[in-house]
Amino acid sequence: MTARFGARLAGAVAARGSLCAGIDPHPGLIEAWGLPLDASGLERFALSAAETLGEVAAIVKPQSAFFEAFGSAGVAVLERVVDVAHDAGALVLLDVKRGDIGSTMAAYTAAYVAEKAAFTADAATVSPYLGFGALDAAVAAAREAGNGLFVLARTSNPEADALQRARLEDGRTVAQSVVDAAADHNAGAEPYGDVGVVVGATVAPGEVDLSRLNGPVLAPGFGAQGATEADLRAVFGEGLPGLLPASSRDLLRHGPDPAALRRAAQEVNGRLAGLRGKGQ
Ligand SMILES: O=C(O)c1cc(=O)[nH]c(=O)n1[C@@H]1O[C@H](COP(=O)(O)O)[C@@H](O)[C@H]1O
Repeated sequence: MTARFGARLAGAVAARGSLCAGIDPHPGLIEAWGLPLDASGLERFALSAAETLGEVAAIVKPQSAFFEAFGSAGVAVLERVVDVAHDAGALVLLDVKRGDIGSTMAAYTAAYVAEKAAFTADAATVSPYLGFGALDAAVAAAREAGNGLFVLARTSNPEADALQRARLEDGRTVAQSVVDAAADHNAGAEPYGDVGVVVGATVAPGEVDLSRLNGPVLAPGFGAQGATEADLRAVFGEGLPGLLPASSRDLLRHGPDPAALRRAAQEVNGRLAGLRGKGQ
């Protein structure tokens, strides 16, 4: 039987490092790689990035929007990206940020993370802002299939501050309540559970308490959005189990030469090694 997501991720990070390599085929990047801005250019860009980054990163994160922008041909490319990254040895986190009422979430789950899902991803990003409880069935279905979810808690964009830092009646921030709900799903799992959270590397230190999470933490905002290793250290401390700093544009700008792209990812992973705890 295949190990569940949290265990697979811990093994992959121990072997390859903690970088989550984003595959975001921005139109400007496709053109900068000398490719046509159509489905064929998308395909060459994304499959090449998936092959190269999939060989060196523990986990890759294709961002669905950039594929959907090319219609059904783009979605077909996204399906292949998942397979190519898997073949190269990486786990795949599909960045789709879905969030809806429970009955509709069931269909998103069937698309991305349930048993025999249409996409063979290992995990997907989801939004809890229709209420965390609306995700409970998705969490259960993902787990049943040995997969995971990453729940947006405290996102990297400045527009999120007012909503996610707002206080609930019990005094916790909205973001903290999301982290706590994820923690409840992860209780007792070793080395950690299957329900991750997203906390931007750009947020102020001390805003969220991750000590009880016992799950992976996706930290975007590292690289192109301005956060550095020093920010990661300030926000998350050293040795936080399951910390996955995520970078997309700042890596992909090193292409199209696969050797240069590979070197860039390896170099970032090397710099991140100091943030990892023992045995990770
Ligand atoms: O869930 C995400 O991945 C995500 C959450 C968040 O809070 N901020 C954030 O930037 N992201 C995604 O992370 C990636 C960041 O890309 P770069 O800024 O190019 O590294 C994009 O795919 C975003 O959609």
